Amino acid sequence: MKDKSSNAVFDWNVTGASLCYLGFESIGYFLLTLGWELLPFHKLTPVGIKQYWRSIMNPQHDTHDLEPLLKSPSETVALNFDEDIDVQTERNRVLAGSIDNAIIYLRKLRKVYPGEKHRTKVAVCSLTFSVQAGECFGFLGTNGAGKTTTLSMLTGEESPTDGSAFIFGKDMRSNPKAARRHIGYCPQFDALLEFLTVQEHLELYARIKGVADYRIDDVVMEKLLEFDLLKHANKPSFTLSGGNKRKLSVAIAMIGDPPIVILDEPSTGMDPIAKRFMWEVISRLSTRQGKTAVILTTHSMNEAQALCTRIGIMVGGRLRCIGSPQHLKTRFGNHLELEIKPTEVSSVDLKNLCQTIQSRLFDIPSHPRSLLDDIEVCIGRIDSITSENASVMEISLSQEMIILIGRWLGNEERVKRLVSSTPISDGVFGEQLSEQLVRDGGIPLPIFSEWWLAIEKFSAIDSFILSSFPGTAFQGFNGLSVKYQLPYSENLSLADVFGVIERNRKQLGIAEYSISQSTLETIFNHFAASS
Ligand SMILES: Nc1ncnc2c1ncn2[C@@H]1O[C@H](COP(=O)(O)OP(=O)(O)OP(=O)(O)O)[C@@H](O)[C@H]1O
Repeated sequence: MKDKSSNAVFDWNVTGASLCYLGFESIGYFLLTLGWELLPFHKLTPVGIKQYWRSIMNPQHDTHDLEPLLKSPSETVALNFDEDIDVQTERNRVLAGSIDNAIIYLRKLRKVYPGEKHRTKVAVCSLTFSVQAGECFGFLGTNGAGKTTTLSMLTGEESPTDGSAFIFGKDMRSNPKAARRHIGYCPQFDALLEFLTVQEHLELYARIKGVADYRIDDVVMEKLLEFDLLKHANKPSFTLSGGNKRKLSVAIAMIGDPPIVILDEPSTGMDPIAKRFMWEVISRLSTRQGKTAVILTTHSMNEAQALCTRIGIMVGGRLRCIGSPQHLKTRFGNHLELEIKPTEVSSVDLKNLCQTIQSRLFDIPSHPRSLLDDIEVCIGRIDSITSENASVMEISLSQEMIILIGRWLGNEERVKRLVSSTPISDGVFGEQLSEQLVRDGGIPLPIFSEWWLAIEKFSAIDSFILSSFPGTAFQGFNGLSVKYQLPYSENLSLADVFGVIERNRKQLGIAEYSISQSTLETIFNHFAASS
């Protein structure tokens, strides 16, 4: 007979209660996840709540449908006060609706983040511009200028506090999904699934973007080849190097040939060859095919110069200038950049200087012992040392000898910097010599002589340039050449500079030189410094 006290498996007090609990819990968590995904929790910020409250109190003024207005009077004043004329023209053009070919346009786009201690952070301030088909728009700016925030609003990742972005005439705020369909986005940080291989990533995104089944293999292969990823096709993404992860992210953004490609610092971590590859792909997309609008943020001025047909520079959330690279250089470049590479130190000069120093070293009546002791230490086991048996290559100069030589050669100050405890950076190789002096206790005579002659050449060029072109600013050495900024004015044309340098080229020992307009980098630095 069955024992009445024994319970069946699904009885309430056996597993029934737990199963019911699990069932309710799974429904609860499912609804919570759904709510988290779909409800605008991101608007639960002080700014968002304030806006919502304002829209309830003043229903006529719904910022979603109406043209957003700047709320802060000080901001309006600031905008009108010093907004660049090109930025103003672009703003007026977009606001007036003269945006015939524009695929993307931003109208008074603004983003305010809640900051610490109830203060807010205006990340993007009333941004207005348009980007056309076939254009590669370079979005440059200092760190924290608001570039990524703007791109996030363009892709619908962030919602604007005010204003709106329009993609093919569709408002990102009211119809983000429809607008997003046209966009390929490569975010600043690779959003990859670590255990999917490169090929699987491309297949996954090809499916997500609606590439027809029969075309997926071709599209994946095309991207693998285009970005030189074929040899990594079967590697999981977490094993890829930073540069290859970046290539994959850019490849994903370009799958399905979207008419808008947004690339946030795409070349970060890529080697120069990979960069060239990617530049080729981007320029093919925008300028050559002429159908795609590319928005690109980068900190590389070379990249901006190579790819962008138009550039906007952002500082502190505001657009400070806009125009083609050439236009920006012409408008804001008030300098000429001069780069000079001196000829190498000649072997005859080197030999002569070594011999002069050597013969003087062995002809010092006042300090004979200590200096010769130094030479003995440096060249090893030679019983007695004379000027005949010490070869130039073997002589190593101690600190004391270097100071003495500097005095003989008429510039003690120069060598004092070499022997000082803080290594000098003189653009030649003084820093390495200082280190060698500390490490080995001496510097070989020929190396010292070469340094001396190289510095002599740089100094002669330096004093000539500074005296010939008043107002010139020294920009720095890069080891082989020296750079200057010459003031560009009506009194000093390119022809004048060429004339002066050509006439003195031989005498100064100039191997090569170049004179150019201000680079994008100088213009960028100018805006960055004024922030
Ligand atoms: N979620 C956030 N909450 C609060 N402040 C933020 C948030 N995201 C960005 N910011 C702030 O907004 C400003 C703009 O940031 P953004 O990331 O857009 O700059 P960026 O121009 O892309 O900089 P970078 O060149 O360094 O990538 C910064 O001051 C940043 O601190």
